[in-house]
Amino acid sequence: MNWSYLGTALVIIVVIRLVKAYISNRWGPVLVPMLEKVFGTTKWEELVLQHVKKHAVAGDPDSVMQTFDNLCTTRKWTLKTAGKRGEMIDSVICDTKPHVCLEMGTSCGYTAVRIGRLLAPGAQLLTLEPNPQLARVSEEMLQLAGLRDKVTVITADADDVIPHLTKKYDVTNIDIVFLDYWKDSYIRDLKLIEEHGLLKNGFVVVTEQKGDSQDTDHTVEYNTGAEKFECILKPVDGDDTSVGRGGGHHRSS
Ligand SMILES: C[S@@+](CC[C@H](N)C(=O)[O-])C[C@H]1O[C@@H](n2cnc3c(N)ncnc32)[C@H](O)[C@@H]1O
Repeated sequence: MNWSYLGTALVIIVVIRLVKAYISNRWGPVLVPMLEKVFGTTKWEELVLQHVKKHAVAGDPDSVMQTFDNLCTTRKWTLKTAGKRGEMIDSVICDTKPHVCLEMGTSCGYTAVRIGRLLAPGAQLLTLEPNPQLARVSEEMLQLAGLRDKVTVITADADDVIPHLTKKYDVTNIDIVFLDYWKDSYIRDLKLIEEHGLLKNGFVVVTEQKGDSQDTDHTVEYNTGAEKFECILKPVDGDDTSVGRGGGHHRSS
């Protein structure tokens, strides 16, 4: 056997692999969408999932979150629940030590992983997502993060599910409601939660997107519309995120 040929072949294989890994990590996020435009699309949620599956450490929620966040940063996709707002959500979960959380708006499951990783044994998060493709992706994301036993993805609109939370999901008291979907529905769905007696002494967390043109006065509407919630506004990145307590008196700071 000619050892110099074998050595050269091995070096070539290693170099090809390194170049491929470099291109896929460095340029993949830029090239893939361009190729999609030309040859047809892979949905963005599928890209996120495949990227996270490939690069995150299975069973490690922080690695899943970090990989997700890194991809969004590279692609310049907005992930409003990462960064300082994400830390604020973490602090609400850690301070409240919830037994039951309800998230409205799962998307690919970033916040579901974020909240799920902080839940104590026996605590649970129910997260609602009407888009079946996103719901499936978020389930896989949670599976990868090792959180399927703590987080249940429900494929439905919030207003369809809320009336059935007690009968179908055995929920009688929610400790934290996290609102991150279409703001026009917040007051309606919060009232529905109230009507069904599901938030006796719980917190409401709202991601504010005051930068969005039509939402400038949303916080005011939220405060006055749901008077029974104590509401504390926390400025995050020049935007406001609200944390409110059900059953208390309305307050703003
Ligand atoms: C801003 S994204 C959620 C992002 C997610 N919380 C995160 O940070 O990882 C909003 C999601 O709300 C979902 N949505 C829309 N209408 C809804 C409804 N009526 N009930 C629950 N979710 C809804 C959308 O399909 C979308 O995926």
